Amino acid sequence: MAYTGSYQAQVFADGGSPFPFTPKGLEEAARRDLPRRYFDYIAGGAGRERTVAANEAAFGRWGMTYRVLRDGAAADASTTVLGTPMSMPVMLAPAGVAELAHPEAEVAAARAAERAGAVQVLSAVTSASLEEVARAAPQGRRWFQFAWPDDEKLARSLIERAEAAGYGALVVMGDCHVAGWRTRELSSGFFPFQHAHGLGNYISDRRFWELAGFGSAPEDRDRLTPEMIEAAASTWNRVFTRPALLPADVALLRSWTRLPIVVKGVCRPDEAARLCAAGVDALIVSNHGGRQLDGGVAALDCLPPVATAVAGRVPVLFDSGVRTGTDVLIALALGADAVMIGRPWLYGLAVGGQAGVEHVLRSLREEFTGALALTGHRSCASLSAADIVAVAPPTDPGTPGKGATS
Ligand SMILES: Cc1cc2nc3c(=O)[nH]c(=O)nc-3n(C[C@H](O)[C@H](O)[C@H](O)COP(=O)(O)O)c2cc1C
Ligand SMILES: O=C(O)C(=O)c1ccccc1
Repeated sequence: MAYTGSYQAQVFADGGSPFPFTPKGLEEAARRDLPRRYFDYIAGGAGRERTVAANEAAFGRWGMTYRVLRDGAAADASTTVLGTPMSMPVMLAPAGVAELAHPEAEVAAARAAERAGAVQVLSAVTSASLEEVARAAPQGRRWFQFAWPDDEKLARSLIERAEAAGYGALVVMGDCHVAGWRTRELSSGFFPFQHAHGLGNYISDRRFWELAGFGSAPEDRDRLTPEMIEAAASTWNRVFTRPALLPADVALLRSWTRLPIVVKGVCRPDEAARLCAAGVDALIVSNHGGRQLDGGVAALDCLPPVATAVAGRVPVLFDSGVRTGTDVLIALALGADAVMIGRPWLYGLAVGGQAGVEHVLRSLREEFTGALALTGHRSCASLSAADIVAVAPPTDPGTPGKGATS
């Protein structure tokens, strides 16, 4: 058994860890450490949060069998997606306003990801600008979330900045054409953007300041007056996203950038096929962690039909409900090339800043690598549906009928 150099070995040598090892323990520690309204913003979902619960429960309907008499030292979790190498098929999902979890927010997450060899997908709505994040972890690999602004010059400015700062792909936010019905936010009355949280990429943008009526972007963010902050928040509210984003826009985006285009939020096989035909470079099966549509099908149950429709034409990524290394293995066996985690890294950030996110990533890598070895694999590539067994029937996401496709 290979303990040397492992995270387990380090924890035992240290006589324990300040951070919890179970998903529930991590969530509870974050709940304890954060102001209630901040925790609720992060943990919450839409409506009665049935989809949030379904996302996690769906993994429990799959089991693995292990293979015996194998070389445990041979398992290697590393992989490459869209030309981006990663130490494991687990990425940090874009999550806005991480500053609610910890003041170092996405900068701490960038450093943790850099050290763990994981890819960070940076949200559009961060406290640090995309350039500051890139400078903070220069060896790290990251993609940029593209929340398509309702202003073409701002859209192109954000893309040019992401390209210049070395981001490796654009992840189009495809599932936020309306705000979700977030019951916890409504109950607490706390909406972070009203308090100018998460505007780092905007207040550093020349075009954004033109739109806000202030000429050019300020050199020094600390010198923003309260009036400027108010103007920024209301301008952001107006231009953050285009209400309509259509499949035909993929071609327009393609004409603006050389970066791979990834669409996040795909749940239906018919849409996946259409997006492949429209020329996207990868898809992310996701229901936004249950934050948008309550009662939506568990994201994991959408994965096999989407993977079948894509038929290997482009990589398929997955998020919503991934909590453990064995969850990662199940998602890969069901057709994902890699997964992303949302709340787990925010909880890690809440309880320990950079060290907390590192703990989450190292734990996932080690548990996943172990699961890879125990199921008899040396690498992610050989995982398939043959590695898992349905121990209860998945809910059926349905086969889309004629006329139900747009
Ligand atoms: C606090 C929070 C903020 C988020 N912000 C964004 C965002 O800015 N853009 C986006 O595409 N998804 C956002 N998401 C969704 C995540 O990218 C991801 O789809 C989701 O968290 C995955 O589910 P999980 O939390 O169960 O891992 C956010 C999620 C959370 C919890
Ligand atoms: O909180 C979210 O899930 C999210 O994606 C978001 C992003 C920007 C504005 C509002 C919500």
